Amino acid sequence: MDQNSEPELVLVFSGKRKSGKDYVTDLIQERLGADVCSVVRLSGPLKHQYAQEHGLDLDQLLGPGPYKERYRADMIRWGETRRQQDPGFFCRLATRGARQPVWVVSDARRLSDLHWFRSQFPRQTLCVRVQSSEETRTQRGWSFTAGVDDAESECGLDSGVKFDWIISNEADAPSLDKQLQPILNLVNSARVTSDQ
Ligand SMILES: Nc1ncnc2c1ncn2[C@@H]1O[C@H](COP(=O)(O)OP(=O)(O)O)[C@@H](O)[C@H]1O
Ligand SMILES: C[C@@](O)(CCOP(=O)(O)OP(=O)(O)O)CC(=O)O
Repeated sequence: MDQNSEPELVLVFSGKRKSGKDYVTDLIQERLGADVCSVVRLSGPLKHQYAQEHGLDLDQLLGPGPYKERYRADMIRWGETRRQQDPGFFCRLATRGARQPVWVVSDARRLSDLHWFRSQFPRQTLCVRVQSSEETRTQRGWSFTAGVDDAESECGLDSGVKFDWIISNEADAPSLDKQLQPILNLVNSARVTSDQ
């Protein structure tokens, strides 16, 4: 993709925290290769700016550990004020450097996130939900936090969205490779078609 062209495919992922959005989207990138697939994290520019303003450790905020949980509620509030002025603010910043033909957006949370991608890339955008039970998420370190798990950041896409695929990220579900096969097949066939 050159600087002025659009992505061939935009896969927009959502799911509750600890459902495995990062894990699944990293796996897709591994399967497709980093030259073909860019993982776009909407929370990336948010955490970057927030860490700078608050003197925090950006690497830890970006990682899966408990550090980011200490700041999550405040980061949500901080991000909301930006989004109120401009709902596409973080979507635009997060996609700015993406040059690969396939974008995998790892963390859509709000209808405004989906609207932004669908309005910018109506032909290319598909939506994927990652699902895990509360029991599994608890094993991964989740516990219910009021003001976070009952807020738009976690619940904004619970209803009103028709997902193109739903991935069950559970130990007793079919393997992720098997569940991701239709998505990887679609990427590969879309890429072959666009080459012709
Ligand atoms: N299928 C899986 N197998 C092994 N570990 C997983 C799997 N899915 C998620 N995890 C682990 O669970 C934790 C939470 O996953 P993560 O992708 O960070 O979730 P989310 O981005 O949705 O909050 C991480 O430590 C991750 O490595
Ligand atoms: C302030 C946030 O952007 C923090 C998001 O952090 P992560 O995307 O790392 O969260 P999970 O992967 O679901 O655990 C949430 C928001 O409402 O924008």
